[in-house]
Amino acid sequence: MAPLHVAVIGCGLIGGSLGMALRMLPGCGRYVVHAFDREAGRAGEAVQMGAADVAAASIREAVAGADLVVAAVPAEEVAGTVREASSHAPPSAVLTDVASIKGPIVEALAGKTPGGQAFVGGHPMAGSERAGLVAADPFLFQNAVYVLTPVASSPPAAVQRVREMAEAAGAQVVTLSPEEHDAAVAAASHLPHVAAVGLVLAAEACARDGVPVLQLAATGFRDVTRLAMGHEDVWKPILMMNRARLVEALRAFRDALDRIERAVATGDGEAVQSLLQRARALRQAFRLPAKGYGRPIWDLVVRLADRPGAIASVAGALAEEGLNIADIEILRVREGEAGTLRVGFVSEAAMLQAVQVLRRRGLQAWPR
Ligand SMILES: NC(=O)c1ccc[n+]([C@@H]2O[C@H](COP(=O)([O-])OP(=O)(O)OC[C@H]3O[C@@H](n4cnc5c(N)ncnc54)[C@H](O)[C@@H]3O)[C@@H](O)[C@H]2O)c1
Ligand SMILES: O=C(O)C(=O)C[C@]1(C(=O)O)C=C[C@@H](O)C=C1
Repeated sequence: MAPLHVAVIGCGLIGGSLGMALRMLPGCGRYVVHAFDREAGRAGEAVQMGAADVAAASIREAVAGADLVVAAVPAEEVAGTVREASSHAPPSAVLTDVASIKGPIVEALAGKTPGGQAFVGGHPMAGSERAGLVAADPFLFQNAVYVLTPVASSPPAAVQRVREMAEAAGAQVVTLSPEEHDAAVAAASHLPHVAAVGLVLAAEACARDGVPVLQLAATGFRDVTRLAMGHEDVWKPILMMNRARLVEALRAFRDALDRIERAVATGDGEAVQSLLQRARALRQAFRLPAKGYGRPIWDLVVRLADRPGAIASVAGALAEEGLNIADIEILRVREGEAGTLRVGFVSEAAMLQAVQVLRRRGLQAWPR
């Protein structure tokens, strides 16, 4: 099969991860990645780190022979970057992006590129609070949902070319209209980001009043505020470009907080209980994918001795039974004594079988 030339503009977390995936994952030998970044030397670093085959000195150079152009730049830079790429790319190229907001970008570009090429909006639902090439990971998109937002005028062959790239990177493609996408990410991604920022600012205000917040901030605070470490250069344009939808989502959040506040302030224990119960049941019913997974994962936990080879013995026992580990995490370690490992499987049956396998080996294991 003839190689496909992909120009990745913007060699940060997402552009770098995509370049690595297309070059490194099995079955991806088809893609030749040409990289450009506006920071001098960054495209060269991308080549050194395995995220690109060729470093280009300009957008013009990067897209000269491109079959596919991916704008992996902050959302407010996408339209300008795509227009510049379009005016230098071959007429047969397909242009796409990875930005976290779609409506304004698709409206500006679909059917309106200067070179007449198709633009198909894209957004991988995978990322990190870390920015830059240093945080890039070839497995970032593995099993992640990758939204494409074609419009009526999008040629099916162009959509297919972007779909194949996303699937080659390991993702599962979901097609939505730009409006559906923006409404969904307002609640599922942009609001959680803003909520994390709000929690950190609230903790700072309490700390200023003399409350020893950070001394007691443990895994709970860490887990719900991780997103607040995301970079403002990436997040400011996302929030600004999805303003109306975000304001709606914030209103719903504020209503929920008001209900909780009223119940707490009036000492209405029954109302507090019912709100907590409802949220717990809803959250459990969501069965969200584990980080990096587009589908739910069934977890077990296993207690381990803190000694060399302890994890290998769990992995080995599972491998002998043909049980594939989909996700793994060390939850806690008491140095020199013991630790707890979380192991994820793609089906409940595999997880339950794994519990039995580990118990037969004398290990303490149970479904999580
Ligand atoms: N961070 C996430 O979790 C995440 C997840 C999915 C999608 N996205 C989207 O991916 C895009 C990139 O985000 P990121 O997290 O990779 O950011 P990043 O800061 O890690 O990387 C952005 C890169 O683009 C370069 N750049 C900026 N403007 C440029 C321009 N005009 N021309 C060429 N290069 C330029 C920067 O130098 C940087 O190397 C954004 O649109 C974002 O909304 C981010
Ligand atoms: O896991 C994270 O750190 C992310 O921020 C990833 C996340 C999200 O899940 O909301 C954030 C923004 C992107 O546009 C896509 C994915």
